Amino acid sequence: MFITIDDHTMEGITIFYCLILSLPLIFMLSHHGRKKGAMKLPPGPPTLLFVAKFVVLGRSVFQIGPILRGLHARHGPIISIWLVRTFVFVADRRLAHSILIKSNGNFDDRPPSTEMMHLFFPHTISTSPYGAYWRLVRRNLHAQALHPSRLRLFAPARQRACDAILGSLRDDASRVIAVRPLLGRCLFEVLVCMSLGARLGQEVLDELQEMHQQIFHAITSFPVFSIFPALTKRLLRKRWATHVALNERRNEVLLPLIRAPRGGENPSCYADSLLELRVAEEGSRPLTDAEMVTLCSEFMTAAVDTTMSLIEWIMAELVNHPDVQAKVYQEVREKPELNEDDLCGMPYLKAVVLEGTRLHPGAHLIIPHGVKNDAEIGGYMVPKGSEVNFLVADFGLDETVWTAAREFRPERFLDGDDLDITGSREIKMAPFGAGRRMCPGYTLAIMHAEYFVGSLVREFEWLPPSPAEATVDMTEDLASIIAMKHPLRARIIPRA
Ligand code: HEM
Repeated sequence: MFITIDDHTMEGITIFYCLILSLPLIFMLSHHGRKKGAMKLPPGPPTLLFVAKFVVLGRSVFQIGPILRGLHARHGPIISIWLVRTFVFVADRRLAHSILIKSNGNFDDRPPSTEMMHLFFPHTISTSPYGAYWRLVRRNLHAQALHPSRLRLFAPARQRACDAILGSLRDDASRVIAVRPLLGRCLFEVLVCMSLGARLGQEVLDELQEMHQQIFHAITSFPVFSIFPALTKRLLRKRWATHVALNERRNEVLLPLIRAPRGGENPSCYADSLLELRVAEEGSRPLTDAEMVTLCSEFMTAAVDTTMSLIEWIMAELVNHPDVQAKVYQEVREKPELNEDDLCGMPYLKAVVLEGTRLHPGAHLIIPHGVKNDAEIGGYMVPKGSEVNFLVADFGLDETVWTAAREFRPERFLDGDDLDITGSREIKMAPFGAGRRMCPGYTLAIMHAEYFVGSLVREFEWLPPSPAEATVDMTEDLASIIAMKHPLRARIIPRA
């Protein structure tokens, strides 16, 4: 008789045995690591206790947020855990400001990538170490694809996508709808167009979207292949082979699209800028195929789910706060047709979007930062090579800065001083990070959120799904980015 073990169970067994096998090693190394305690590392729990808690309580790296909150409550705003290297966690916005803004680049590196990131995103902006290549590709994204003049050229693509959503919703008007799949598809189409220039056929778009969803899932699930990679890749060889095949297929599909002749009516796109880029420090070489594929892929992966989730949260808040929704409608109805130039004259809509980013940042932690040289943070020593993480989700909930911090009150962004979202003066919230590594796409994300939220409210009134479900369930799903656990369902009524 054969017993078949599914892949999920096999993963569980593999993690369990890898941890059992590594216990003596963790104990030995953590003991060695804590010896650096003479240098006064930030306080923290014993490594074994932390590992056990992490494995018992959650298997997604994103579920670490609640575990960390408990540890900060016990040990203070800066803690460290030793797991082969020192992991530092910062929960205080002032400390974060001194690290991210005032430390002159010492914390702007990235720690080594997980196996999965190394497979799918080896040459991207987000994974590159602080240095010449990172500067080059980041500056290119900023000055080319995300330059306001370039963004404007893609207004027709945005309008097409928006018309498509509104059209589908009109067909379903007065029924209960789920907006997430429509939003995901329309943002994906816009980002593909900005990235690759041309309008692609539905079949190619379907395949690209499916692949990007699978990649997103792979990089945000438990990093099992980072535990003894040589062993786990053998034990879970079918799973690893699936990832390798997915990566190869992505390269096969994307590369010809990047290299395809464009021109004519199509505005110059991100791929065009990558084809023209030269790495001066390496004899002015052009980018390799692998670099171009992963950079284009990063553009789509970084922008779609994060922005979609933000818009969905904001729409959910508007269903729960009809008074706020009415004020947004008041503002957007003034215009015969909403376009991007109108957005700068809509302070209330902007306030709604900012309040959405404050209450619903994409993740508990931003991407980890690496430390180039030994440094002191908050009176503790943080050794070179450590990984520093910031609990940004809590910065926007600090009651010393935000009155009734857990309530959705967009007015707070109308009354006070202008918020400096880059955090260069002071970090009050940091949904996009801060400093040199801050999200380069934040203006695009905010513009998309304003444009789509404004358009959705202009066309429809958004109501709870039924009298029995009078408010939307705002529970967070911690499986990857902080998305709504139960995707928004709402009843929509066309505006007269
Ligand atoms: C609501 C939407 C978004 C959120 C919440 C978000 C959030 C973030 C955060 C927290 C970081 C890490 C910052 C750090 O390490 O200090 C980041 C990095 C990054 N984001 Fe975004 N992002 C969003 C949209 C976008 C968009 C639209 C793009 C591009 C089109 C983008 C591209 C990137 C890139 C390339 C990085 C890496 C930056 C670096 O390492 O230098 N993001 N994002």
